[in-house]
Amino acid sequence: MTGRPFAPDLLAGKRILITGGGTGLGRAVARHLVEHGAQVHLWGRRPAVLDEAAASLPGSVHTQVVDVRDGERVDEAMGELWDEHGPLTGVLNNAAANFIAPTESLSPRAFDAVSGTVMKGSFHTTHGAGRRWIAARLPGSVVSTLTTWVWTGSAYVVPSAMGKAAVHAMTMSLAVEWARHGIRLNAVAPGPIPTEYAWQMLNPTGKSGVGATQADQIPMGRMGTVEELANLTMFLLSDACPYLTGQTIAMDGGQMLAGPGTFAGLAEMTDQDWADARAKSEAATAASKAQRGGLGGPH
Ligand SMILES: CCCCCCC/C=C/C(=O)SCCNC(=O)CCNC(=O)[C@H](O)C(C)(C)COP(=O)(O)OP(=O)(O)OC[C@H]1O[C@@H](n2cnc3c(N)ncnc32)[C@H](O)[C@@H]1OP(=O)(O)O
Ligand SMILES: NC(=O)C1=CN([C@@H]2O[C@H](COP(=O)(O)OP(=O)(O)OC[C@H]3O[C@@H](n4cnc5c(N)ncnc54)[C@H](OP(=O)(O)O)[C@@H]3O)[C@@H](O)[C@H]2O)C=CC1
Repeated sequence: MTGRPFAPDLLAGKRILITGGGTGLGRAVARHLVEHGAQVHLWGRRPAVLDEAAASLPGSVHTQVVDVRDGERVDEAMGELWDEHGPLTGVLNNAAANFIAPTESLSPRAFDAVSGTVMKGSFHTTHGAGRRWIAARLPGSVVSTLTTWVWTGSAYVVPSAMGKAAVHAMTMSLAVEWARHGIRLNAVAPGPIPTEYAWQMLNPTGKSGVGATQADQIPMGRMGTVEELANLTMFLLSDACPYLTGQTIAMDGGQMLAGPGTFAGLAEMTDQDWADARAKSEAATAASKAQRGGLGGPH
């Protein structure tokens, strides 16, 4: 359905780091980057998962075991990558942790595990690449994978929503601060795209399947696809639009805008339902007009 809108050499000459690239969306996007000519580096905490992902990808893929919450390890790994392979051209802040839970039940460690992975991890990685780009007078592109909760918040995933909102703030702030160095920062905010680990965390039981992970209330009537996310991410990491910076782009089939406080649910109305509704409201208008004594109506 989505097709392949970009030339196969769109990312030739690019060297791109994907945090959390061993599974799910990161791994799937890595495949598209490689297939468009990029050299790709994957970070994560599980060596076997990273090795398996790298072996499954068709091109040049390197891995490093890195916990992105550990700022010193991030800087060390960034230095190794730079020394052994050369400068990055782009970073995809994709690593995340999350689970649904009543907020009052969270321990301090639970809050840190989720918010720290998202907020500190994205900062350490962006900082490690950014300070090297500035020192070497090289341009760079940072893309962070966020969620629409940066605008709406979300009940029951508060540490994730807080962490993602912080990275949204980082994106806007550093887009300004580092523009003069040729460094761009943008973000994507996908709607639901089912992946194995995320669905274990966000929809683990029969009773946890509500709006966020369901397709039925999305105006387009379906979940997003990896191909759609990959195409948007590749566009942002490419040289297609160097003037674009500081933006978080929602890609959710209209989900966020169709909240329960809107009339989005009227999409279920039939022609007869609409005729009935019109007849009712026109009757109310006629009753109102009868009481106006000739006043009102268009002039
Ligand atoms: C509108 C759009 C719809 C979809 C939007 C989706 C947006 C975002 C989605 C995602 O980000 S999904 C990503 C899912 N992937 C992951 O979470 C991968 C990484 N996850 C993990 O490593 C673990 O699952 C972890 C639990 C999150 C963290 O593991 P870690 O080893 O770092 O910590 P632990 O020591 O195991 O736990 C720390 C702390 O947290 C408590 N805890 C763990 N699970 C729960 C839970 N389900 N509920 C409450 N608390 C939990 C655990 O007990 C520890 O606390 P203490 O007991 O030590 O105080
Ligand atoms: N799936 C969806 O519907 C949506 C997902 N997103 C976002 O997309 C991204 C990918 O999610 P998805 O692929 O679904 O989920 P996954 O759980 O498959 O991916 C998360 C990745 O992050 C890695 N990771 C977690 N903690 C750390 C850490 N401390 N250091 C390094 N790596 C870490 C994990 O590997 P390991 O555990 O081995 O370290 C894993 O590979 C996330 O940012 C998520 O918030 C946004 C909107 C919707």
